[in-house]
Amino acid sequence: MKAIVLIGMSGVGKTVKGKKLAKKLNFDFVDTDELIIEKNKMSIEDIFIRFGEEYFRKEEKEVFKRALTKKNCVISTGGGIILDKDNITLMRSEAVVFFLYDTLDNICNNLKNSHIKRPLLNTKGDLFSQLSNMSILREKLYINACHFKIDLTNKNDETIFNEIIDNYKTFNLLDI
Ligand SMILES: Nc1ncnc2c1ncn2[C@@H]1O[C@H](COP(=O)(O)OP(=O)(O)O)[C@@H](O)[C@H]1O
Ligand SMILES: O=C(O)C1=C[C@@H](OP(=O)(O)O)[C@@H](O)[C@H](O)C1
Ligand SMILES: [Mg+2]
Repeated sequence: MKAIVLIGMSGVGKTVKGKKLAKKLNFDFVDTDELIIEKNKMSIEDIFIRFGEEYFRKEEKEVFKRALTKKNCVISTGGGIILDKDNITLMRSEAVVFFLYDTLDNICNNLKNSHIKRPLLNTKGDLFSQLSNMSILREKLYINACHFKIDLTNKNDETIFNEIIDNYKTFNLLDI
């Protein structure tokens, strides 16, 4: 079966939830950030500092393309995956794409509890306005790239996963 791709804002829960979803489906799990870290033997933060965002985006595009050749797999992406048009075309043709949506308040709380450093977000600054600016630029891209938007607000993981799996099954039956 086609891969499941999770997209959405940084901090919405793509990595954590993707891992759990893969386990539930008995699918493989990959995360584009983790693939980049493995390939470069360096943290995302260090890659941004040493080589810059442009290099990171090139690496992201390459590992994502490779990941999309896999079947029966959940692929969690970095929040900026949709900044590249080719990535969007490819995910839509090769996989079933789920946009994980949550309120900016909930995303802020997630990020405050996360120990992972995100170079494009300064958790010591006004996180809400940084996220708000980012989501203004990205929201339409997530909407256009996805096959299904999943609203995470006030739902537990079990409910969220069932919603994803139901839509995934329908997609595979109809191949829409
Ligand atoms: N299902 C979950 N269980 C526990 N914590 C979660 C869950 N989903 C999100 N979180 C919280 O949100 C933070 C960000 O999640 P993460 O998966 O890293 O987001 P993303 O990959 O979208 O940037 C995590 O560090 C964790 O604190
Ligand atoms: O939003 C972004 O542009 C980014 C999100 C990060 O991944 P998460 O979405 O997992 O935080 C990571 O890829 C990098 O820091 C850039
Ligand atoms: Mg992540």
